[in-house]
Amino acid sequence: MKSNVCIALDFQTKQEVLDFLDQFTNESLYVKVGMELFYGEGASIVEEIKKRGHRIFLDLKLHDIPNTVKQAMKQLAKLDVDLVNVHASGGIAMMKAALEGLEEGKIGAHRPKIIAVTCLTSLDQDVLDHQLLIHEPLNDVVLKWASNAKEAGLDGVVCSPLESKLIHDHLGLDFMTVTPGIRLAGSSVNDQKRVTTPALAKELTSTEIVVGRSITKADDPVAAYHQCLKEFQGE
Ligand SMILES: O=c1ccn([C@@H]2O[C@H](COP(=O)(O)O)[C@@H](O)[C@H]2O)c(=O)[nH]1
Repeated sequence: MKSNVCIALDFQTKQEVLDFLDQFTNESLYVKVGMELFYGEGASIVEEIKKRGHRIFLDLKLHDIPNTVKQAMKQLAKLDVDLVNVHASGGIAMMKAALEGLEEGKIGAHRPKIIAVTCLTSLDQDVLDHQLLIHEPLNDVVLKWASNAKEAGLDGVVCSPLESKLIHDHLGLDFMTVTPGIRLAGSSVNDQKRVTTPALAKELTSTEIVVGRSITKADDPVAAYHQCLKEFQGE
């Protein structure tokens, strides 16, 4: 069965990534390459990871005017990853442009899936109210931005597992909810605000979970990964 537990490879260097991946013998993983690793190592890190047979979510969260995002997505499409993303707060025109760029730049018939980040899982209602001056309930903001992403033709969103059911109830189960903000019981919450365990994320209908430090900083990352799989996929 394909893994729906995506490991966030938030490392600085290729060597750290390879040392981490080497612990997983004969396992095909689903991993996330984010800004830290991509900016440090460049696009070659994507090829390196693909060569080892792992699926990739390229988490660069594009956010700019529509034309810039379209042209950037056209470039990213050439990397032929499984999943890419933008910020939903860029608006519907920007998200449509991202999708167009991806279609134009795709390799052969395979278009990477594309999702939009709604409210970062490090935010809460207090930040919305007092720093961003968004005076709507956080759930309503997430649902509205998810609806915009669907209207733009995107495949789903990034949200907290806490909003996943709401989104699926309104937008359908086929619309992906990719959910970071995952912590194994006993792990530190760190800078995250809206978190659940993998088991609760499953109950709340997350399509895929993204797990970073609960796995990468664990004493035994392989055991931590298998605990996530067991809770989320029953394996
Ligand atoms: O709303 C968001 C969007 C993206 N992320 C990313 O997920 C991982 C989470 O890492 P943890 O160590 O499990 O907290 C990280 O790469 C973020 O950039 C997110 O957390 N929230």
